[in-house]
Amino acid sequence: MGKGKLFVLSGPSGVGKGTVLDKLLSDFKDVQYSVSATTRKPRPGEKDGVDYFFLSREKFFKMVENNEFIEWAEVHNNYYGTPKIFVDKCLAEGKDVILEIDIQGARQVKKLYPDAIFIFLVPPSLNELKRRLNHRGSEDEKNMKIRLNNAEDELKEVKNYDYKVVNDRLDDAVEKLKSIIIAEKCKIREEDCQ
Ligand SMILES: Nc1nc2c(ncn2[C@@H]2O[C@H](COP(=O)(O)OP(=O)(O)O)[C@@H](O)[C@H]2O)c(=O)[nH]1
Ligand SMILES: Nc1ncnc2c1ncn2[C@@H]1O[C@H](COP(=O)(O)OP(=O)(O)O)[C@@H](O)[C@H]1O
Repeated sequence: MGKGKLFVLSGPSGVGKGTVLDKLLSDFKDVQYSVSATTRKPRPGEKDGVDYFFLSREKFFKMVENNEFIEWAEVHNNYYGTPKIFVDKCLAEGKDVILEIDIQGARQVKKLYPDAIFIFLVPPSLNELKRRLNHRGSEDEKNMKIRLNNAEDELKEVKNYDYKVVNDRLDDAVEKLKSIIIAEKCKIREEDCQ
């Protein structure tokens, strides 16, 4: 049994990462989604252990101290981290894993897992990004500003990723993401060459 593949999805707030991933994961039951820990408060409808592990700052930093994260970062004034145990167990069992993390986290993952595949989701335009964030209605004015201000810098990071997917029509974006995963899984591995 080979090792599983690690996929990393990033993109600015409101681009549709969660929406695209929901669709992808309902079709690709074999890809495991890594639930992150965060100090952000849950939005209406978000469930602890499903969308995130919602932690106090104290608990979050206890995990940091105990070296329980693959990576962690401060994003939009909250802390987020990827628990190590789930990812490493899945990969060792030959299962593929997808992380939805920010650009700082992706940089850390690249150092630890150089074979990971990095995918960046971009909006068709900044105006459309603004419209989607507004439409989601999850953020107050202050948090909207923080997210939109960060978006321009985040978009510059696309150069450090392997793939760029424009989330214009949702179904197209999901198809592209699926195609990337399928193609990556068909790549010749070292073990095929013996
Ligand atoms: N570094 C890091 N970033 C994360 C993690 N989980 C989520 N994020 C990122 O944190 C940012 C904010 O996520 P969230 O609060 O759900 O807001 P949204 O992007 O507006 O839906 C996004 O860029 C996520 O990709 C994690 O475990 N590590
Ligand atoms: N391709 C798309 N076309 C139009 N609206 C979209 C598309 N993808 C996502 N959305 C909407 O944009 C908003 C933000 O999507 P979300 O998945 O929460 O983004 P993110 O996880 O990147 O912050 C949601 O209201 C979602 O329904």
